[in-house]
Amino acid sequence: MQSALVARTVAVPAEVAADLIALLPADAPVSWVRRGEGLVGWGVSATLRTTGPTRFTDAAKWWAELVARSTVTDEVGEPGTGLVAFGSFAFADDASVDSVLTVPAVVVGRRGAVAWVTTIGDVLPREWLPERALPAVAPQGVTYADGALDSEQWMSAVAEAVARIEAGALEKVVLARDLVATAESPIDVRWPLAQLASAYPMCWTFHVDGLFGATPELLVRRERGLVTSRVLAGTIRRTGDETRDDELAGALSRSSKDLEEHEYAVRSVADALEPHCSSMNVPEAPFVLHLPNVMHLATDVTGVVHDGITSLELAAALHPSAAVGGTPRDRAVALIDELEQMSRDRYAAPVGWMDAAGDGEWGIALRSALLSGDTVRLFAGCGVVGSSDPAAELAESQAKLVPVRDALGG
Ligand SMILES: C=C(O[C@@H]1C=C(C(=O)O)C=C[C@H]1O)C(=O)O
Repeated sequence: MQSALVARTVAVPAEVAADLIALLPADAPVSWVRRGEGLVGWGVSATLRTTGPTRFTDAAKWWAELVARSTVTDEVGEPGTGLVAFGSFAFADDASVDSVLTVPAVVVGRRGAVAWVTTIGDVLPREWLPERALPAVAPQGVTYADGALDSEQWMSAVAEAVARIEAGALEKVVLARDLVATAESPIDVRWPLAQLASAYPMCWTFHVDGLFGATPELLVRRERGLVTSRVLAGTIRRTGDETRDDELAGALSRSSKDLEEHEYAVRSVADALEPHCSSMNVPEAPFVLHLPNVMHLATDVTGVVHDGITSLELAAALHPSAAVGGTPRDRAVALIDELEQMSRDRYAAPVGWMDAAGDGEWGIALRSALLSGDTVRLFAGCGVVGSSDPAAELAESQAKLVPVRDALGG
C-alpha cells in the first residue's frame, strides 16, 4: 500500500521557468519540453514499475488510487498542474522490460506566460529551487558499435520484410535497429537533453528513467476533452541546401511509396481514436514537417473525446500505431520480433506525462536512446512497404540517429 501524497502548486514568474531544462539537478531528472514550454521534474515521491500486457491498466489503476488518496492544493489550475506523473512504457508485451511511472518531488511547468511549481511530499514550494548542481559536462571519448545487427544484416531483414509484404503476408512493417555508444565515464543525461532541446525546439525533448530523446511524433494529447495526435510516416533526408530541400519536400508529398506508408499510420490512429470520440477531424492530405535532419509527411488528427477517458487510456488504445508497428498490427508486431533480433525496450512506445484530471501528453519515444552509466543504446526505425529499398531505408535510419549522436557530441 503506497502512502498518500500532499501536493501544492503555486504560480511563479514566467522568467523563473524560462529555461526549464537548465533547472534540472542530477537527482532523477525528468523532462517533457517543446519550444521552451512543458514540464520538468526531479526527485522521486512515488514510482510504479510494471511489465507485460497489463502494463497500461496497471499504471492507470495505480495512478487513480494514488490520486484518490492524495491531497492537492492547486492555485493555477492548468493541464499539468497539481499532481503529475511522468511515464515511459515498454514497446512490447513481453515481461522482460519494465514500464515506469514516476511522481517527482518537484515539478516546474510553463504554458505561455503562465508558470508554476508543484512540490510533492516534504518540500515546501518556497524551498523548491534545486541546490545548484554542477553544470552537466559533455560525454568524453564516445565510440560507436553495431547493436544487434550490422548494416548488412539489417538490410537483409528489410529485404525479407519486403518479400513477406510482396507475398501478401502484411502491408507495412516498421523495422528498427540499434547502435551502442560508449563513453569514457558515466554520462549525465542533462547534457544530451540540453543539446536536443536547443537543436530540435519543434520536438518534445523527453527523459524518464534513462530513456531520453527529442521526438517529433505526438501519440496523443488530451486537454480538457480535446484530443490531438500528430501522425508521422514517410521520410526524406535534408541536404542543407534550401532550394534542393524544397524540391525534396515536393517530391515527398507526391511519393506514392511515402503516401502509402503514411495512410496506414493515419488509419491506425483514426481507427483507434474513433470509439473514444464524439467527433473527429482527419485531414485528407498530409503536410510536410521540416526538421533539421529529415522531413516527414505529417497529419494532425483531432477530436472531442468522451468524458472520463484519460490520456493514458488513449495512449494504450493507440499503441503501437502503424507509424512504429505496421499493418495489420498483430502480424507486423510478430514480424518485428522475428526480424529485428533485439528488444525495443522502451523505444517507440509511449513516453510523457499525465495529471490527476486525466489530461496529458504522450509522445512516441523516437529519436531516442537508453542511457545506463557510460553506455547509450540508440534506436531508429523505418516504415517498410512493398516498394521499399533496403539501402535507402538504411540511409534513412542513419539520418534518424543524427539527433542523439549529435547530442552526445560525436
Ligand atoms: C520509427 C521511427 O520513425 C517513424 C517512422 C517514419 C517513417 O518510416 O517514415 C517516420 C516517422 C516515425 O513515425 C524512428 O524515428 O525510429
